[in-house]
Amino acid sequence: MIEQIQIAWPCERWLQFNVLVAVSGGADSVALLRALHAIGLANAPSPGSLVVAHFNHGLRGAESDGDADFVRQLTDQLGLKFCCGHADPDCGASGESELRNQRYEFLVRTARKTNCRYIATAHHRDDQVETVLFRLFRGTGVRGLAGIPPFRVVDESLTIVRPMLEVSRDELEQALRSWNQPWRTDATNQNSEYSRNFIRNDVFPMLRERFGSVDDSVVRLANQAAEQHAFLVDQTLGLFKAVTLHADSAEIDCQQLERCPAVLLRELFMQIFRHQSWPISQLGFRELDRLAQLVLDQSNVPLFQLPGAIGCEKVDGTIRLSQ
Ligand SMILES: Nc1ncnc2c1ncn2[C@@H]1O[C@H](COP(=O)(O)OP(=O)(O)OP(=O)(O)O)[C@@H](O)[C@H]1O
Repeated sequence: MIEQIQIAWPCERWLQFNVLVAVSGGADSVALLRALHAIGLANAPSPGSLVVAHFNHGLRGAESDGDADFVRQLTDQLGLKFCCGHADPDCGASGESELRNQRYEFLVRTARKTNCRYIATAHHRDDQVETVLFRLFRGTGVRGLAGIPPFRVVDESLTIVRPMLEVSRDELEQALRSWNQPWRTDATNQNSEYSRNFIRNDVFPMLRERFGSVDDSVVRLANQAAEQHAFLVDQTLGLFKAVTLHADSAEIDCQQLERCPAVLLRELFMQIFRHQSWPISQLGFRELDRLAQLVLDQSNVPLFQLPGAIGCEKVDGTIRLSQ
């Protein structure tokens, strides 16, 4: 049964722990749940168990409740524990990203409550390709081109894993059909007003028709970008000797960095912002390059504001960033 889905995560590792499976009721997450459940059974007895988590966004009225019921029933059928969360109704209007934050907060909270060491989500190969293209069109750098990482460490006791990143949507749906396993369809996925749907429904079919396996090329690009970005991050570690970090400010001694290429300096500033938990959503190439040029430029620069209300000035060869 499971041979049809290549789960790219060493099961010996996660089967020792409880895993929270994030299930929306759509084809991708139902396939993930069925595949993980089958692997669990095949490897029984195993000390870890699966817990199913569903977050009811409440955006589509009875349809949303139908999704929750569907996931609950499937979970019962598999004999697993079910946890359901609900979006804060006051936040419905604040948009997709707020709801996504609420969903991730619910997943993390539930994982801790149920002693899960991993949260598994059903991001797959088509999500990866769509994400990379979406970022490309919107504007991105090497880090963004790397797409969805196979795992994200939340802290030492919790990691989010995406074991199906190499599996295509077609393969998932084929597997579900061969198991006679139904899934829920979200009618809003057909609405190309949303940029992600536009890429999926309108752009992709055209690209595939014209260029054939664009998916392979995009995935290869994403993998290379991930590798190169990891290398860049690694290279910046040594540059932190020129940086003094305080609670809400950072000082950068430019003399120690004057031979650094701009590509490393931009990454260094990005790392400083991340380390300080300063806002990075509007910190684009232009701002990072401006900072890199400040290092290379000899003159003093009076105080100016960066996005996220971070002040920046350069005095006597030292750049000072402060919140
Ligand atoms: N309502 C939900 N309840 C539980 N898990 C969900 C829900 N919606 C999505 N997920 C999980 O999150 C994964 C990604 O879903 P989706 O692609 O819709 O996310 P997104 O909103 O684009 O955000 P992101 O990709 O950043 O997680 C799904 O494969 C599934 O595992």
